[in-house]
Amino acid sequence: MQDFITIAMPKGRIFEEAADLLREAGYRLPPEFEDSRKLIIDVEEERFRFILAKPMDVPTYVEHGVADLGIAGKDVMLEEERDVYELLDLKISECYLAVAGLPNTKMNDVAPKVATKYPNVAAAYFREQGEQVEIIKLNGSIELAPIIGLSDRIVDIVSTGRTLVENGLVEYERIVDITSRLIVNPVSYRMKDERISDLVDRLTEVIKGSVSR
Ligand SMILES: Nc1ncnc2c1ncn2[C@@H]1O[C@H](COP(=O)(O)OP(=O)(O)OP(=O)(O)O)[C@@H](O)[C@H]1O
Ligand SMILES: O=P(O)(O)OC[C@H]1O[C@H](OP(=O)(O)OP(=O)(O)O)[C@H](O)[C@@H]1O
Repeated sequence: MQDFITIAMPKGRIFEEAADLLREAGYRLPPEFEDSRKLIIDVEEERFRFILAKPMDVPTYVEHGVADLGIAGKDVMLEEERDVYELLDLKISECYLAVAGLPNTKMNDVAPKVATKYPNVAAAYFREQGEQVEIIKLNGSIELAPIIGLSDRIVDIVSTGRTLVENGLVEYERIVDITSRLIVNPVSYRMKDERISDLVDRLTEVIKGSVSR
């Protein structure tokens, strides 16, 4: 396994787009790659080991060096603040983080509540705005919170905007644009420099091509 590169891949919606990108960059991944339930997939031919992780955990595997590389949303990078380098904006899984809530409502004057899966990002954002809020951490279905009176606002991902619309919510502020990033463990970056540079060069070409198309 010595000369293998270990890549932490996020299970879920980024996975397929990331696999497509790697294939377009010329890497041969087996056809069953996307269908497997395995959490570790070795691709001998490319000397890659893939580990399939929860999206929010990808930077943790990379920081600890059990994965050399990883693919993570910028949202996850901002929330987790791990000690890893960001090598490349892969320009996939585009979305943004926004503040949303019920229409025509003000935040409660006393201890306004904000529900989110991103407590650190949300706290930093409201601190910068000079607003004191109570953060309520949820793990999904964030849009429920203002509807059932758990919070005044939410901080969550918006992509098409469909989830907000279908739940009668409106966007109040856009916080930051999000795409997925290629990240690397600092030690791996030094030790496996040549293979990582090659991967970055190949992906850069594909991304350039798809942006100009
Ligand atoms: N609706 C969306 N459209 C596009 N990209 C999104 C959307 N929601 C999330 N993303 C991006 O995809 C990443 C992974 O999202 P995904 O929904 O697969 O995982 P998750 O919700 O964090 O995981 P899980 O639901 O398994 O806890 C996010 O970190 C973000 O960068
Ligand atoms: O703007 P849209 O295109 O509607 O996408 C936004 C929705 O997608 C994500 O949810 P996800 O599907 O990951 O579900 P969960 O976080 O509630 O589990 C996000 O948390 C929003 O709810």
